[in-house]
Amino acid sequence: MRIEKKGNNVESKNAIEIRNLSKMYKLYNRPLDRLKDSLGLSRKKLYKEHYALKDVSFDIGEGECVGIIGTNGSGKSTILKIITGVLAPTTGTVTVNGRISALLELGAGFNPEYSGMENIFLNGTMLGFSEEEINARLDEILSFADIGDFIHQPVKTYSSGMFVRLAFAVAINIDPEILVVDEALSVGDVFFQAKCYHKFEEFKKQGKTILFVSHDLGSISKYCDRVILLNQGVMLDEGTPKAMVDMYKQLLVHQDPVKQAEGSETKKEDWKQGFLVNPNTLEYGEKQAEITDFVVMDSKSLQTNTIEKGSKFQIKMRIHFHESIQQPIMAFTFKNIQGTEITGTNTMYEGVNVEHTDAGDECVVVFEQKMDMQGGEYLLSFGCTGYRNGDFTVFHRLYDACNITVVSSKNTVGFYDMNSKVWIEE
Ligand SMILES: Nc1ncnc2c1ncn2[C@@H]1O[C@H](COP(=O)(O)OP(=O)(O)OP(=O)(O)O)[C@@H](O)[C@H]1O
Repeated sequence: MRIEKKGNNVESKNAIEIRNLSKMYKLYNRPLDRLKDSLGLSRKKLYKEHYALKDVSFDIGEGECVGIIGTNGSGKSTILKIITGVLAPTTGTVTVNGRISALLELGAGFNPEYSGMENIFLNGTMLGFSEEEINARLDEILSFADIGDFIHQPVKTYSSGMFVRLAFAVAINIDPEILVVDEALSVGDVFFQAKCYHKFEEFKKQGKTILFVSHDLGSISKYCDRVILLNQGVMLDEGTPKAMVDMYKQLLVHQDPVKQAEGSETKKEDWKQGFLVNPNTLEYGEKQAEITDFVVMDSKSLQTNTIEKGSKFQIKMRIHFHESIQQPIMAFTFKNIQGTEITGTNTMYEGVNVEHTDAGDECVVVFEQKMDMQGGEYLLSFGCTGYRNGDFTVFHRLYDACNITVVSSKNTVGFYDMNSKVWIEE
């Protein structure tokens, strides 16, 4: 994406200047209201104003690498889209000094019917390069994409990985002065990611300006000179990566709807109210034993949907037995958002046996463990099963009952962290 260079501003040391930027969306209750409003048929205000960004101002100096972090929906992508000209602001101004390359919607300008090679030229021309200029960069693009003879096939035949590699190779090799990246480095396989980060470091060394949005706090801490923290469209603060990442973690932990006193004892019936529960939980079972409540608590015994990697936390479930049951088994599992079961356990595996319950009994099962899953989003499910007249029976299962965000400043490869201790021996 090429943005108009604003004069040859030799004195300015800012690559990007953002002043009082706001983006407001009109939210209508009914499509008809939108139509009425656009035709000016109503004197009443038919919409609710929703600010994706509210009066945000900051500068990005030439050669700086700046990160933007914030909770989901805090306005990070909106800012990048306005800077790159994809979206118009409601009020405020953006000044960009330099050729910008945006790794936002990778491959958005690709024509699926054209071959990879034709798309390189199409894209390069759209970015304002002559055929000679594209030719001069061709080797670099082809070797970065590394998709072999597929380069001559129509891109509609590419796997999503190949598509992203080519799009990334084009975007990163057009010699941008300012690079705007939105999570794009988390695509592709791990070797390709490593190559992208290497390129990223090269850019930094060459003194190019980088604006970088990521949920990966490890990369933010590693690469950024400065970090901007957004929350619900408002710029909360800016500062060193460490200070901002710490503030962000606090923000995540305290975003729960109910304020709780530290160490306060959770009362019966209180749990689910202070905790974000999936309204579309899939439930089944014969309910001779029923999971009546559940909660996750962090290391300070506060109810939360956010756990810091490496910290201790508890999962609690309350079971009401409507019948006399022999040796019920209580369980939990974590799935990632692609639906793969990552881990889980139950009272039987852990050697905690409830021998016998009578109708009307109630118990609370507490699972305490350390969070070793990678930073990201997960879904937590609960179950109570056992044997009834000799048959295995599902008494009650709650699938995807709540989401858990794991916040991490360091991720390793794959699903979990082996907590390696690493040293170098001479
Ligand atoms: N077209 C739209 N209409 C209405 N609201 C929108 C639209 N696009 C974005 N929003 C809202 O604007 C806010 C900011 O969205 P944005 O995508 O910039 O957040 P984000 O910080 O990038 O989130 P994430 O981390 O989940 O990608 C959100 O509340 C979102 O719901």
